[in-house]
Formats: sequence, structure tokens, C-alpha cells
Amino acid sequence: MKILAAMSGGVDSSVAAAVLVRAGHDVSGVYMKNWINEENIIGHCPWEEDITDAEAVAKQLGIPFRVVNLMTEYREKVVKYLLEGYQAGITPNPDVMCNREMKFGVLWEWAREHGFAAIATGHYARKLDAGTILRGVDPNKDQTYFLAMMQPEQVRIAQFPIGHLLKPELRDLAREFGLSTAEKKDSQGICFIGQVKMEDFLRTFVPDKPGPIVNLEGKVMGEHRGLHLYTLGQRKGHGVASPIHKQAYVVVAKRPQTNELVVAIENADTPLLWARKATLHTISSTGVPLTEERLLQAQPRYRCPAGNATFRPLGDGRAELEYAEPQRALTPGQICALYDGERLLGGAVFEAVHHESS
Ligand SMILES: Nc1ncnc2c1ncn2[C@@H]1O[C@H](COP(=O)(O)OP(=O)(O)OP(=O)(O)O)[C@@H](O)[C@H]1O
Repeated sequence: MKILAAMSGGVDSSVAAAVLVRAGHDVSGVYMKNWINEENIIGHCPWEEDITDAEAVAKQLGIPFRVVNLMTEYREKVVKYLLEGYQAGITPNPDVMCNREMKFGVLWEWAREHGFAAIATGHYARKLDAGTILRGVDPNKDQTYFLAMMQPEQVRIAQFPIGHLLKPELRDLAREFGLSTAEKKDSQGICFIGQVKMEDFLRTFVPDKPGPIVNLEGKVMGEHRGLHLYTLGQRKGHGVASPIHKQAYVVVAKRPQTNELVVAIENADTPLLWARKATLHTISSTGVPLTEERLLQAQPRYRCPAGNATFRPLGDGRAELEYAEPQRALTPGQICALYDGERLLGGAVFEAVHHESS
């Protein structure tokens, strides 16, 4: 079986490829060129360095390597979604879309045409069987949240060779294999933006639209630079200083009609910040369709525990989600990953959040 290893030049995908080679598979490496910095768009994108690193590892492993240019598709499928989302006042998740649309979408089409039977990535996730994704063993690194919108046929051809490892074990293995990326720093942030702050990136595409920052009583507390630059639950970067030690102002609402950003002092029962109920749209399942009412665990963002919830389908790819406990800053546009214990059931997009008082 020919396996295409998606190699980003990072240590995780280097080890993923190495593990497959060691197991005797017929492996080729590929780097997806999604976004480069040649149009004077802000930001340092270390793609040249990443390609050099990925290529060096492929050479060490003695496997073929090539770069595939998917920049046009990336613009259409990920950047457009990202910018339209922010312009509409929601918080999109380009990393989730990158997996569904690019790595296991466009790249998979390319791979299939070139005779490959599977795509392997360096995600911290595991496959239980052909159709089931489990959380990665390392709780600090688990990346199944980003795989939540994958389709069953994508799950079937995906391989995650490092999901059984803890990060320190992975580093040890990289050293053992003598990989040139063994000590490379972990990458951060959205794959194409690299080290750039999302705010700076957005500024080059979406004009500022200043307006008032108000508190819950409607008092003006400051000025914001455009609602799209802020996310619900955000504590820093809004410039409203708190008079209370160790209690920060937090963004609790955006009001597009009046262009107001609403902040409140954060505590355990800050109005608008906590909610138990939300509606979801674009429900997607990694296996069996999610058409029945059921209990599950719903993870509202990356690096956030999944909470117990009742999932009630409403038809048309929508559902109501009712958490057992109030959740902080559920955010329209964000992906909600759905689990049954360790098993990733699928995902959906937060549509609207229902506050107890409203
Ligand atoms: N430009 C790319 N070309 C090929 N594969 C990629 C690319 N970007 C990401 N991937 C694949 O997707 C996986 C997850 O991407 P992510 O950006 O989250 O990297 P990561 O977890 O930091 O892993 P790594 O250490 O391999 O960079 C990578 O391990 C790799 O298999």
C-alpha cells in the first residue's frame, strides 16, 4: 500500500513518516504549498525553511519527496471562509477547514490520482479501526478537535502514526531516528499565518471599523477598532483596564447593529459569558450520522475540556445542544467537536447561544 506522508517540516510529521518507513510501508513525502509571502501580505511565513526541513528528513528516510502547489485552492477554500467569517462577525476556525478541505480534501484527490491509498499526518490522534478516530494519548497535544469536521470517507484513508505517543516520547524517537528536525521548535498558530498575529493578518484584508466599547449598563468604556478583531471571552487586548485586582474585563457580546463591543468584569456568573444551551448547524459526522437525540461530550474550542451535553437533532443539519454545566464564552462560528468518551463522533458549527436570562 502506497502512503503519502504530509510533511510540514515539523518534528511531528517527520516522526510520523519515519514510523511508517520503519514499519516497512511504501512511503512518499509531500509538502503542501498553501500560502506564501510573495505578495507583500504581512507576516513572516517560514515556508522555504519548512520545505528544506521536510526535504532533508525525506532524504534521511530515503523516500521520494515533492512539493505540491495548492495555493489557489487554499485561497478559495480556507482564506475566503476565514475572511468572510470575520466580516460576518463570527469566529471561524481555519485549522479545522484546512484538514477537511485541504489535507484530506484537495491533497487527497491529488494523492489518489497518483496511486496512493492513504494520507498520513503528524496529528496527535489515533484510529481505533478504519472508521473511528480516538483522541491522542497525550492530553496536552490531542488534536482531534481539528479533525472534527472530517467525512467518513476521509477518516477511512487517514493515518495518524504518532497518536499513541506523548510529546517527550516523540522527541526521543526523533533523536533516535537521528532526524534533522528532532530539536525544531513546535509551530504555533494557524498553519498559513505562521508567526503572524491573526489581528495583523486581518487588518490587511478587512478595514478597521471603530466603535464604542460599552459595559452591561451601556456606559462607554473605550473604543474598539472593529468587532471582527475581538472574540467572545477575550480578556486581553481590548484596552479596558479593570479597577479590581485580579479581575479583568472580558468581551461578553458583539452588537453589529450598533457596532458596540460589550465588556463586563469576569466572575463565575458574569451575564452573557456563561451559557448551557446553544444551537449548532452544519452537523458533520466522522462515521454514523448523528440523527438521534443522545448524550455526548461537546468541546467548544481547542484546549478546552469537553462538557457533558444532550444533543437534540432539529433536522436540516442543525441541532440543539444542552450542556449539563454552564460553559464559558460559547462562540458563534466556532467548531464544536463532539465525542463519546475518547471517540470523535464529529463536529458542528455554533449558530447561536442561548443565555438563561435571555
Ligand atoms: N504545509 C504542509 N504540508 C504538508 N503537511 C502539512 C502541512 N501543514 C501541516 N501538515 C500536516 O498536518 C499535520 C498537523 O499540522 P499542524 O500545523 O497542526 O502541525 P504540528 O502539529 O505542529 O505538526 P508538525 O510538527 O508536523 O508541524 C502535520 O503534522 C502535517 O502532517
